[in-house]
Amino acid sequence: MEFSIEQLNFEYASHPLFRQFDLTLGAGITWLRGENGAGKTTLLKLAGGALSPHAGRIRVDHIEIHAQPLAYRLLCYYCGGDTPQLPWLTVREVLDMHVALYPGADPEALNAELQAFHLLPTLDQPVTTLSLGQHKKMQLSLALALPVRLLLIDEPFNGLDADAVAYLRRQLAAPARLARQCILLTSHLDPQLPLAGTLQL
Ligand SMILES: Nc1ncnc2c1ncn2[C@@H]1O[C@H](COP(=O)(O)OP(=O)(O)OP(=O)(O)O)[C@@H](O)[C@H]1O
Repeated sequence: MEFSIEQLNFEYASHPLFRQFDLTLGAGITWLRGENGAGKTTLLKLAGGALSPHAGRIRVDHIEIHAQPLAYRLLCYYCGGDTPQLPWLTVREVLDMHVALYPGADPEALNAELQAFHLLPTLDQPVTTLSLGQHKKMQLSLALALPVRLLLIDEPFNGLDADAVAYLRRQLAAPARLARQCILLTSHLDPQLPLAGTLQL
């Protein structure tokens, strides 16, 4: 698989961040590095379709984000630390919605992640009642279970307990996953994962 960005321009109101920015990534994990404010989260949001570029092309294989926005979004999952977008739903309803949205999503695979992250007892809680770490684990369960080609993870280990960190490292480093997915993740500390490359902003 190939993820590519060509000639990306993006700026916030008074703050130019990307000018003619190019990037091509294949399968495996790329560690996105940079000081606070360098634009790492913004790049993940652009790659995940949560922000629109002012110019440029963003593609997963031959699906371009602007030309085929829905098809593109089904190829990727952005795992940020954001607060829930539909705060009136239960955890189960948020998860069911994602399984319904992503063709080929396997509820059993998701269930296995929820079990590993000890989230099964929380399924009927309002999603807003999850702790910070539990919310992160809910997003990571989806990240690990959904059949996407591009996985975008902002600070995967922030807020996780030690067992969850070890489990996540094992799952992300699984050779079958590394062969089929492009994983772009930010981390201020060395993620201690097998890396395909490092990208410094
Ligand atoms: N919604 C916004 N409106 C205006 N400026 C923003 C917005 N979001 C981010 N910025 C600015 O864009 C720059 C890049 O922010 P971004 O969150 O992408 O950085 P980052 O590299 O992820 O930082 P950190 O390591 O602190 O998480 C920062 O200067 C930030 O203040």
